[in-house]
Amino acid sequence: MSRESATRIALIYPELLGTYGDGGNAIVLAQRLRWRGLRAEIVEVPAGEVVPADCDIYLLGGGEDEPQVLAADGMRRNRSLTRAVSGGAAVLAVCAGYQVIGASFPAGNGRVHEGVHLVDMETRRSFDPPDVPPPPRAVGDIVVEPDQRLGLPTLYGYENHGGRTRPLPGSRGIPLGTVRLGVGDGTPARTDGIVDGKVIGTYLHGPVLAQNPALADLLLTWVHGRLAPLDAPVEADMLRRARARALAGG
Ligand SMILES: NC(=O)CC[C@H](N)C(=O)O
Repeated sequence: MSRESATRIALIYPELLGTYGDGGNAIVLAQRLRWRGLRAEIVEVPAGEVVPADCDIYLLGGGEDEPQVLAADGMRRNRSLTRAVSGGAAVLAVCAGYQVIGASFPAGNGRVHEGVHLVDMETRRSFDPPDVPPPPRAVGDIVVEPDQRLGLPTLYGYENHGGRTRPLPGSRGIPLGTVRLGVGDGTPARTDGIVDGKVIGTYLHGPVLAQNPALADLLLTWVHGRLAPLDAPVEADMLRRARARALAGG
């Protein structure tokens, strides 16, 4: 990407994948570039339109079971997201978006629906035997300790999902982190999310990039190379500390 051209941030199908406010992730990425004197453009991709293949970062948010089926079908119809990722674009997919970029996920009618196959993950209501009652919906605060290789501080957010997500055998990528509070993927490994190349999937709403600016900067460096550090407003630091204390019960 040339330094002069604007970084293009695609917000995919906000009508279908916009229930939980994750569209804010686009605003955070754009603003963190602009604060550094760099140009950014948010490209909203309405449902039913072809996903452009020439964006730098693609964002998918949370949504309800039926809309996420439509979103998966739309993205599978034209393979531009897959092509963009092969060409070096980054992806942040949250909750329904995380489920959709995997191999398969539960549709609203109890059936299993095919995903976009960007990451080797599968989602079900439960991975327990059929005679075990399905687990309750995961709703509430979530705290994740990121994999050390990512060099990120503790991640904060909230979750609201019925799906449980696990890697396929022999899958690529690493978990985004280990769940300290909340459910995340909801598997015995107590992980949340996936990082595979420049693709991140996670159950964290927030918007996650507003609550965790270091994660925003990780995505931006993937497409931009080194970036000048930004001084966070003091209020942002104070809020993060207050949140950490509250969630630690202290
Ligand atoms: N918050 C969400 O995106 C929900 C995802 C999905 N519909 C579920 O309930 O598991």
